[in-house]
Amino acid sequence: MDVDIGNALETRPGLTEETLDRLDDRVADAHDRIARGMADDEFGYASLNLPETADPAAIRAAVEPFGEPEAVLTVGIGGSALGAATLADALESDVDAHFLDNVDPDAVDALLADLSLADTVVNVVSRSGTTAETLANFLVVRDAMDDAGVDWTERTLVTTGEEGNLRQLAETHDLPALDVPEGVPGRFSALSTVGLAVTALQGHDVEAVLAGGRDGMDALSGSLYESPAYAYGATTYALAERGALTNAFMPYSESLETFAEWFAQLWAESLGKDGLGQTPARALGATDQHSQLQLYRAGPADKLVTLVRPTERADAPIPETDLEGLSYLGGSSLGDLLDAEFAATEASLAAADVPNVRVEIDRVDERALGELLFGMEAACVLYGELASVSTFTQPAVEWGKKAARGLLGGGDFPEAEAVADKREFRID
Ligand SMILES: O=P(O)(O)OC[C@H]1O[C@](O)(CO)[C@@H](O)[C@@H]1O
Repeated sequence: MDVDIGNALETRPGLTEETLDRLDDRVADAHDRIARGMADDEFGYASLNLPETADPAAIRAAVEPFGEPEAVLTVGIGGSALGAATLADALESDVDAHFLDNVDPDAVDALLADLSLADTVVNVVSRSGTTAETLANFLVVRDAMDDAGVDWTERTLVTTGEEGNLRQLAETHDLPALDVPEGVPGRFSALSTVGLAVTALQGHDVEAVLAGGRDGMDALSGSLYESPAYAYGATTYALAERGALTNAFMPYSESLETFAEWFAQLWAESLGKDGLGQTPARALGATDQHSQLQLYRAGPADKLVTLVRPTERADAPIPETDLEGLSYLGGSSLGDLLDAEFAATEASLAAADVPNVRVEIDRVDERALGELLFGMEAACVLYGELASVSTFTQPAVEWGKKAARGLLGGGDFPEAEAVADKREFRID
């Protein structure tokens, strides 16, 4: 993973090389703190040990009984789905990967109607084992398997913590079960059983993903000038300090679109604390040049744009044409056009003094994805150290969970009563 921060200097907001030099002293201290946390396997910091502590053999052994399914359906939400989805959507496989990470009845019905449940592995993932959306979806899927005459206990893999409903279910029905890694928040668990069971079921090289994560570990150092991940974390932090409160995260590769969704949870749930944080805005190049770029370039000077791309990819020729004014496209290729659009967007942002950072990987393969996932996790941990926030907790999400549970009669929660107090001001 390479990071180019040249277009974050002398922009609005922007940094100077002197700023980076001063910041590098703080990066050194932050790295020492991170290194101590990793060495002691401390809660949260243990996430950055996963490339070495994850056990690919255990993952392969857990999925081996399922053979080569037609499809794998993951029932999970947030970090319990997005890491696996990032890898599944970025890599080709003959095994279809589907994800139920919402409780939209239409979407659930449509997906179940499409699936041959007898040929599908249901991969239920929940660290707590109590997340309402995940458990509700699992009960619906299990019912659909019963209706299809499928023995759900033969087609279900569970990944969960030591306690909770899912663990009880696995023990009661003797289901194949993987443990979620100790001390690792869900959004940091892509390089573990949570993210890699689907990768293994799809026949991808789990070891290569972890090798990429180790490449990222090896690239960590006490200086942002020697570590792409820390360069990204320090630059985004310093830009936020200077007013860049939105980070438009814009991969120029359809295969990395879900990666942007994974990044959004990582960045928002880790750094959105104490009135601080940087809003991740998911975008896709070149598509969003025709929608959001107007705002990025000519809206408030309160954002940075992260441009992500693989430097090698498949290509597709553009046929010659005699269409008036379009001959320049003929004989070129879609890849050439995408590269030109990337360079043009980067330059157009620079010309408008909008800070932008380029993140590049060689190609979208297991090893590069492992390094990219690790790199953004390390960048996030560094940003959290510099911002002095509690990177690994997410207390703000609990209020809504209690309110929803109370509304459904799942307990007496004052949060549910507060829902009834909504101020009405309807315009019909
Ligand atoms: O894996 P679990 O416990 O089902 O949690 C799913 C997601 O919900 C959250 O806890 C937020 O509610 C995320 O941090 C987590 O990734």
